[in-house]
This record gives sequence, structure tokens and C-alpha cells, in this order.
Amino acid sequence: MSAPFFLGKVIDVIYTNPIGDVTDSLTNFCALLSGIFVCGAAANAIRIYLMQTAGQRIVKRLRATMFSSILKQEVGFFDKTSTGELINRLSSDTALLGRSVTENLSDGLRAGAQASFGVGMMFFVSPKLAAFVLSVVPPLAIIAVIYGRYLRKLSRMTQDSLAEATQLAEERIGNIRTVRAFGQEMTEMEKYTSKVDYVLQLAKREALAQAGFFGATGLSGNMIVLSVLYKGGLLMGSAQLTVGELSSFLMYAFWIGVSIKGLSSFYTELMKGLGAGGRLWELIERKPELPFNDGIVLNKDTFKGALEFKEIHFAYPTRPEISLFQDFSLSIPAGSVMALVGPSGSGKSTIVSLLLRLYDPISGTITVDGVDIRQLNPLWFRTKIGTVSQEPILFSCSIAENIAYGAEDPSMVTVEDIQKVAEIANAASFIRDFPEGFHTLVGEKGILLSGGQKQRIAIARALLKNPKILLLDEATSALDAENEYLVQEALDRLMEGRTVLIIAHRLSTIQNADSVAVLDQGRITECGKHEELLANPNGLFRKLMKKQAFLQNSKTFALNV
Ligand SMILES: Nc1ncnc2c1ncn2[C@@H]1O[C@H](COP(=O)(O)OP(=O)(O)OP(=O)(O)O)[C@@H](O)[C@H]1O
Repeated sequence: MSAPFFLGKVIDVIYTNPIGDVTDSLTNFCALLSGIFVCGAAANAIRIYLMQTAGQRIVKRLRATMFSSILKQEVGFFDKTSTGELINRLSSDTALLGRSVTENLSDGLRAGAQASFGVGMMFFVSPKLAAFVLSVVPPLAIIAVIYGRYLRKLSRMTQDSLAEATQLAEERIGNIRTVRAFGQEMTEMEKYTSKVDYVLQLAKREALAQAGFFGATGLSGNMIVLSVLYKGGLLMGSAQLTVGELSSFLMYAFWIGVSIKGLSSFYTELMKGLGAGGRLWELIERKPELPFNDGIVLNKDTFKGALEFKEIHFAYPTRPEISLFQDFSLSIPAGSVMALVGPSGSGKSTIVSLLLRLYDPISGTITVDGVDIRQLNPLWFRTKIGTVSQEPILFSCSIAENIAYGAEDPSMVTVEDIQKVAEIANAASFIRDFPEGFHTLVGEKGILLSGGQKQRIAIARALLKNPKILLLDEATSALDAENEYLVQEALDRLMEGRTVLIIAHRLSTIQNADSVAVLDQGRITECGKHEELLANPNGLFRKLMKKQAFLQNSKTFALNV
């Protein structure tokens, strides 16, 4: 920024002295200037490196903080927020914010420094001329404020629409088999295109706003130069300005013009980043409605796992008007097996969710060994619970890694541990049949495995956890006889010595359970041994069993045909 000042001095020296007298001064000025240029270049290189790496560190921290904040949210939050949207926030929004704090911030700071120093130097060289020239600033500032607000709003809308498009794409690509089976590719393409069309409309509005703003700032830059020429010429004519001062002034005016362009880009990117950032801060600062890692821990040696539900009232947060449980009470003694039966949609899986503290009841208590689970640290409590669901979800990594996922610290699990539980879960033999054995990759959500294989791996995973409490959601879809036998045998081994709540669909499970509870209309209507419930001629259990027997007969009939 000092170059124009010295150049002005050089011109004045040349202009006012005979040529023989200027050589020394000229040499000194040029040496000084080249020193300044070298320092400037080095500073510039350092600036780029430091700002870029600092910016990238900010983006990394932003992503990590956001991911950990997402993982700590209560499950009800995920009922309302789509995965696609969260993925979009994590990747696209952070990238946009990242861009505005990396190259953009560094260029913006540079342009800002240049502009303020240039203005200072203008006042230093000629306050009169500077005051005249800077009369363009107030209208430009007003335009910038209006433009900034508009751009923030547009950027937020664009990111929201992009999130919707990502959500659609993520869901459809993830379920490509269903899309293909129903032949809905064309419809899905159209849906996606209409979503990205809207993003394009928003981008066009943004382009129009940018065109107007950049036009205005470009014009202001040029007007500054023009007004220097005009007013400067007049001042020079009245001997109030030297030719060197006018030259310096012109160069500063030119630099300020360039800085205004740089500042406009910076401002544009900053507003876009802030627009996208709004949602990011909301997510990062969101306090989970249920605690994540707070509360008391019970003594693991005396922990037995006796469960009791007392007068539970519950409605899902997304459907507060539908009361699912009214006065639900159930007691499961430590080490016993309770089978839960009831019509479809009566809330059997919801009981499992309440026990895992994915949701809290509106009123009533759930206790374990007499302690309200709301007092317990949920992170600790869940280490005491094992689950095997109807459709177990595996992660897209190796079989060994999926089994090790059951342990508190998967990195501490040995190959022997994994092989042992796989053996008990009747999974070892089919795993060994794969060429890669335990290193076989299972694909997204375990798609490369059959239903029975997935279940047995899920059982091995639960066995590794060695929980006191076991929550089983029996598969409704029929496995073939051999698979059914292998899964059942593995489940029987898994259940040994634990408190088990099993959502039962098979007659054999119901017969073998210590007691059976029938869930209907939001409460337990019958509870007792299989034979006792069957003896009640008007009970729902008897009706359900009759229906089940009928279904089993028709299945056999269909097979015979
Ligand atoms: N996350 C949710 N948000 C809102 N409502 C839900 C949610 N999950 C389930 N429901 C509703 O709660 C009710 C009970 O569902 P739940 O899955 O517990 O029934 P279920 O007895 O296990 O059914 P099935 O035997 O068919 O598996 C259903 O009406 C269902 O639509």
C-alpha cells in the first residue's frame, strides 16, 4: 500500500529537479520499493497458507461438532428430521460456510485492509479530494445492507431446497430395489428434477441480485477514479495539488476500486455462508430433550435386571393427539422370560423403545431393580440391554466388525471372542463358507446376507454384549425350516440367565415363556401362563391363538397345494 505514495514522491522528484540531481534519490526509492515488493509477496504467500489451513481446521471442527451434536439428539428428533437433510447440513452447508471462512475471508480481509489503508492514505495526501471522492460510500452501504439481507434469505432457502432434494435422492437410491420392483424410476426422476429445478430458480434469483450488486459496486469504483481525475485536475490547476500527489491519489483510488470488487465478493460469500450457517448453529446448539450421558450408575455386581412398568401413559411426540398407552403396567421378574403378544399396531415395539429410553412416557414410571430409569445414566443403562430386532440392521463393514459392535469397546474384542459367540449363535459355519470368512463385507444394512444369516449375526452381536436384559422382536417373516431351527436354537442360548421381554409371533416361543402378557387398547388385558390364558374362553389371547392356528394351517395348505 506504500507503493503509490513512494511512486508519487519519485514523480515529484523527477518533475521538480534537473535530471543529473535525481539519480541518487531515484536509486534509493527504487531499492526501497523493491524491498517493499519482496516483503509484500512473502506476506501474501504466508497469508494464503495460514488462512487456508485455519479455515479448513474450522470446517473440520464444525463437521465433527455437528456430527456429535446430531448423535446426541433424542430419537424423537430423528422422527421429525430426515436423514437426507442432516447429511446435507453436514456436507453442503458446512462446505459453504467453510468457503466463506477460507479463501473468501482471507481475500476479504486483504481487500478490507487495502481499502481502509487506501482511504487513510487518500486523506493523508489530500483531505479535500478524499472527502469529495468518498461521497459515494453512503449510498453503496445502504445497497449492501439490503442486498446482504436478501442474499442470506435466498441462501437459506437454497440450502433447504437442496436438503429436500438430497433427502429424496438418498431415500430412493437406498431403496433402489423397491423403486425398480414397482417400476417407478421415471416418476422418481421427475420428482428429483422438479426439486432441483426449484434450486435452479433460486440460483437465478441469486444471480440477478449479484449482477445488480456487482454492477453497482463496479460503477462506484470507476466513479471514484473519475471523480479523482475531475476534482484532482481542478485542484492541480489551482496549485493545491502536485502532479506527484495526484498520481499517488489516482493509484490509491484505483486500488480502492479493486478492493471494493474484492469486498463485494467477500460480502456475497459471507452472506451466503451466514444464511447456510443459521441452520448449522441451530443444530449444533440444540439441547437434546432426553439426557445423553447423565445420571446414576448402579453396581454391576448386584444388578439383576427386574423390570416394572407402572401406570404408563404415552403418545409419540409427532402424534401427541393419539394416546398409545393409558395406564400400562407390567412386571417382569429378574431372570424370567415374558412374551408380549397383541394385535398389530397395539404398541409392542413401542414398549421396547420406552425401555431403551428412546422416548420418555408422559406419566408413569419404568423401574429396573426398583430404580426409575430416568435417574439412570442412559449410556450406562443401554450397555445392560441387548436387542435383536425383526429386521436386524448391520453396518456396511465386515462380519467380524459387526459382531464386535456389541462390545462396549469394539477395539478390545479379540478374534477368539468373535468366533466363540458366532459359534454359539449358529453363525460360524455359514461365515466360514464365505471365501473371506469373518472378513466378508456385508454391504449396506447387511444387504449381501440372507434374513436368517443377519439374525444370527445380530444374535452373536447381542451375545458379545452379555446383557442382563434382553429385548427380542421375533421375526414375523417365515424362515425356511433349517434356518428357523438354527435361529431358534441360537435365541434359546442367548436367553439363558437373562431377563427377557420378547415380542412373540411363534407359538413355540409363547409356550416356552414363563408368562405371557396380552397388550390391547393401550394396556395389558391378560397376563399369565400360556395354558391359563388359553383357558379363558372370552379372552383376546385365545382369539389371537385361534387366528394364528388358522394362519399356520392355511400356510401348510398352500404348501401342500
Ligand atoms: N416413531 C413413531 N412416531 C409416531 N407414531 C409411531 C411411531 N412408531 C410407531 N408409531 C405408531 O404407534 C403405534 C404402535 O406401533 P408399534 O410399532 O409399537 O406397534 P406393534 O404392536 O409393534 O406393531 P406390529 O406388531 O405390527 O409390529 C402404531 O399405530 C404406529 O403407527
